[in-house]
Amino acid sequence: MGELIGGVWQRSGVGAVLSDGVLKRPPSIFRNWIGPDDRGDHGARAFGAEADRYHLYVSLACPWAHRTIIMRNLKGLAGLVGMSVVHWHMGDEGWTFEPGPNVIPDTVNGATRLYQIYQLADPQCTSRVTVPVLWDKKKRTIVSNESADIIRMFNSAFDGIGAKAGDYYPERQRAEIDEINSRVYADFNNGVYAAGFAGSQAAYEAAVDRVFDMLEWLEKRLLNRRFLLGDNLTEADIRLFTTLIRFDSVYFGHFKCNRRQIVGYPSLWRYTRELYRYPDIRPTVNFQHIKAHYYGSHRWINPSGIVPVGPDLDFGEPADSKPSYGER
Ligand SMILES: N[C@@H](CCC(=O)N[C@@H](CS)C(=O)NCC(=O)O)C(=O)O
Repeated sequence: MGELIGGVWQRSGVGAVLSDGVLKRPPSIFRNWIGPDDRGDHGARAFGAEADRYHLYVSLACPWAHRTIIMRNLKGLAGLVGMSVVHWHMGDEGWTFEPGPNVIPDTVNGATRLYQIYQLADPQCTSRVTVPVLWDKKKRTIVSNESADIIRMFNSAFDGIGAKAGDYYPERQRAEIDEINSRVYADFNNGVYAAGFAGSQAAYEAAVDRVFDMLEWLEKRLLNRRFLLGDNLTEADIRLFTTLIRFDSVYFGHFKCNRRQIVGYPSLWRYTRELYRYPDIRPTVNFQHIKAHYYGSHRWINPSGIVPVGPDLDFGEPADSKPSYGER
């Protein structure tokens, strides 16, 4: 791991994101917004929606970046917004473009390390170097390194220039989506990291309690709803899915969230498989990058770097069938 301090890359350990043993995520520092044009109401944050102007840097391992890849597919933006994929291993140099299966090199800026993109945007940058990053080829800067914002932009900013129809943040459901997002973020998306990165037994146990309370709540909610908000897929589902799909393979073992597996919750398991089977979602899930990243990069948690073989899960089976194992 490492970070940029005053534009210079420095190696740092997990202690850099812990305070009294509790995970503290620094806020994302690039928070601009893409609107219909470079002028108008958008003021200083003005970035116009144009084909082939923006480029997305992602990791296939990362649940936050995964949201943006899914939204890019759902909105049919592959022809409008380019994409590079980092190597799964995040070591002393942070994310890199070392060659490997399903790595897509940076043909826009020719970077070999992701921190170089942050340096291009701000030579004095002080920040963690995280994925996803949305880059503007015209202004040669970072529009945003916050996945929650990037999926909102993808949802509507390109609608006038050829994006696929579909609104995953409908006006009438915004308050409910926002409320679910903030609960799911605190106790689940970030909750599994709070458990896995915890620097004390107490911080770990508190995080695990919250994770499983949240899973109980979600299980009940999905008992009589197809999606979190009812019949329509929204960004709340996409944000939940990217943590659910990693849970049994990584968070259960590596992050020690091991009370139960998702496969043991009938509604959550049905729901996870239903989302997985979307033609726009399934190709975005890469278990090789996911497992190799977590087990290989977090050596303070898994010193040998050995990547477990299992679990054998079949996400492709029809969503209405019974769990294949582990039902309690
Ligand atoms: N708030 C950010 C968080 C992104 C994030 O933490 N990404 C992780 C990968 S899963 C990362 O790149 N971490 C590198 C680091 O912290 O050094 C977002 O949602 O976009």
